[in-house]
Amino acid sequence: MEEKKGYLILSTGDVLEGKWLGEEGHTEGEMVFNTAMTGYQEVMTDPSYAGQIVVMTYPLIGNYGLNDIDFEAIKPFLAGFIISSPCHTPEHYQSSFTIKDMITTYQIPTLYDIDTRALTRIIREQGEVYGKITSNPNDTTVQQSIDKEIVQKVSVSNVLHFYTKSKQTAQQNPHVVVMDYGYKNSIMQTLLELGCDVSVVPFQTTISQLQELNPDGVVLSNGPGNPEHLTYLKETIKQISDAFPTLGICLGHQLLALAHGAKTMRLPYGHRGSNHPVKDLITGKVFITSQNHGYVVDGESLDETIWQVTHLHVNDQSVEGMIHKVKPVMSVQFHPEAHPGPIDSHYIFQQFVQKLLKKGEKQHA
Ligand SMILES: NC(=O)CC[C@H](N)C(=O)O
Repeated sequence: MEEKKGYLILSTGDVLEGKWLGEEGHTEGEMVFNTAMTGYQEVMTDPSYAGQIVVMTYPLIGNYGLNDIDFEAIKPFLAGFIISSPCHTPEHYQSSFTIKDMITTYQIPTLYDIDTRALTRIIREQGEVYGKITSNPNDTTVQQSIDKEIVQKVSVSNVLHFYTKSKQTAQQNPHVVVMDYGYKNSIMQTLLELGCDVSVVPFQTTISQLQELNPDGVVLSNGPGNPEHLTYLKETIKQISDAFPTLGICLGHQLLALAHGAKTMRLPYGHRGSNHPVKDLITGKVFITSQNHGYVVDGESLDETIWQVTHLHVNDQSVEGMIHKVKPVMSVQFHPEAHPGPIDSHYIFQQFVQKLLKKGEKQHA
């Protein structure tokens, strides 16, 4: 058992003592908490957590192990990890390594033996909290800012191509380009399963470079940071959504709104977990969704003549989805690809792929 003491220093002035899981380290970042009871591997490898210290409210972490298949990115990008009780003896037929192996391999500064529920109350009450993980309890200055260039650090630098194994009948497989602001692997996998070929492109890909790839549709991916730090991408995103069927997911949804003149704002303490209820205003149904976001689109700022709000969060009525009234363009704040979390909102991908197939029929008619 590790016994070395480590400290979480918060911008609120609180200092929490824990123990190092794996090597001692040093890191700083925005404090966020995730309430999912399972899915720690997907959370740790979701690039949207880049630059953040993630607190898992659920106390037992690692009890069904980790494996090579549940990575959402090639490596974890989160700045640090705070848990209560790590499990060193996982049991699951697919488990191939432990939480401590993961932390050691990728050198993620991690403290355990922290009361993550008490810590979550601090974050909830204070809203915007920054933290530092260190071995020195007197090292109390905490940097209170978000990296404005975080997307550069997670986006691919070259175009990647993936080909579906489930062929569409009657017509060619739609080709979807994913604009990579920090995409989760399961977004790409879901598109492949629905019979799409997928290309993943760097986040600064221009409209003319995109046109060379001749996509049938474009996905604006999830990703880390404050969407307002990416306003220099607005013009390209506007051009993309004017030219192609488009689906925005999480950061992609926020960027789509910004590109069309709307505003985003910070939530008091974010939505991060696997049980967020969302109402589809078109069908009246409520879905349980997977979420990971700290910002939202300001519904009041959306141009009602062009956009229809399609989804609302049941708990705080924040905007969770929107659709263009004329063009085949839609976006959601939650994660229809799940991972972790329920797949209730998988239909969002189906609706998007239907739009691509319809476009194909028109072209071939
Ligand atoms: N998962 C995401 O795409 C997150 C979007 C954005 N970084 C936010 O926190 O709101």
